Amino acid sequence: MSEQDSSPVLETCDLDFSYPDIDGRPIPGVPPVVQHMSIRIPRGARCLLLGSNGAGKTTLLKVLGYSIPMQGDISALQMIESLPGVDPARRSNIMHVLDIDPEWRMHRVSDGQRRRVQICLGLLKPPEVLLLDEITVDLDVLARADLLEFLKEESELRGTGIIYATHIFDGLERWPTHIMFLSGGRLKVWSKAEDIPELANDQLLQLAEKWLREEKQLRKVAIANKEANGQSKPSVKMASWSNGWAPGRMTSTLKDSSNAVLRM
Ligand SMILES: Nc1ncnc2c1ncn2[C@@H]1O[C@H](COP(=O)(O)OP(=O)(O)OP(=O)(O)O)[C@@H](O)[C@H]1O
Repeated sequence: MSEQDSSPVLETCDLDFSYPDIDGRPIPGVPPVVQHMSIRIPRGARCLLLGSNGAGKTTLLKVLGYSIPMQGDISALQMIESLPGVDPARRSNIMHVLDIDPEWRMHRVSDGQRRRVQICLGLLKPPEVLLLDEITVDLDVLARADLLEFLKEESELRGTGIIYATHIFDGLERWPTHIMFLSGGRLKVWSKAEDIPELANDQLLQLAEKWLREEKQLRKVAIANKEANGQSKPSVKMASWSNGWAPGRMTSTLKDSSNAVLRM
């Protein structure tokens, strides 16, 4: 099936997003964090989402939508079984892939163990689209390799569309079908993996580094031009994290006072 024939599993058209200030409105003078985002994720696509710190990857994935808060003194198994309508064979396969101990107490697990249970919950019902934000960051190499293989099978067998944002490129060259590069909240590159020669040459890391250096250079030039034109930086003083979400986290930080206010 060609990309044109297949209906997308996810599509946005000229999407903008700004974080709200304490009054619930976008902060005046601050451009949207996600800008003019038009994407079309085909069935079965595995899209690697690249971009510098602050480029907007987490925000984009949040806007496209997912979160799995979890807390309290319950076991991994209770947590996992609390999701109704799951095929038991699939559940035990995913628990096996992620090597989850059913007895883990969720308030006493390590970051990596918590991450495994979170990933498991997200995969229990075969999703049409998976939005994954640095999910392998706490995983050991074996868990990461097994998970990436499982995700590949999901996309190939079930047509699940995947967007995966990461800064960890080890062994990822042959994994994606598409590459997305985000810069300043905008999509700068959207390409099939087969059209990117660096992937065939195992040079994903070098490619990402090149794009990031070019972006940094452009940013420097833009700032220099602004200063030369006598334009000062927008003065943003205190901005409240009114929605309680921190980048890279899957749970709200609202109760965490150290994250409640961000000084910019
Ligand atoms: N809850 C929030 N409220 C206000 N601004 C936010 C919030 N979360 C992120 N931002 C801002 O949005 C921009 C994009 O952040 P985002 O976390 O989406 O980037 P990212 O590409 O995921 O970065 P990283 O690679 O560091 O995880 C940054 O300028 C950041 O300061």
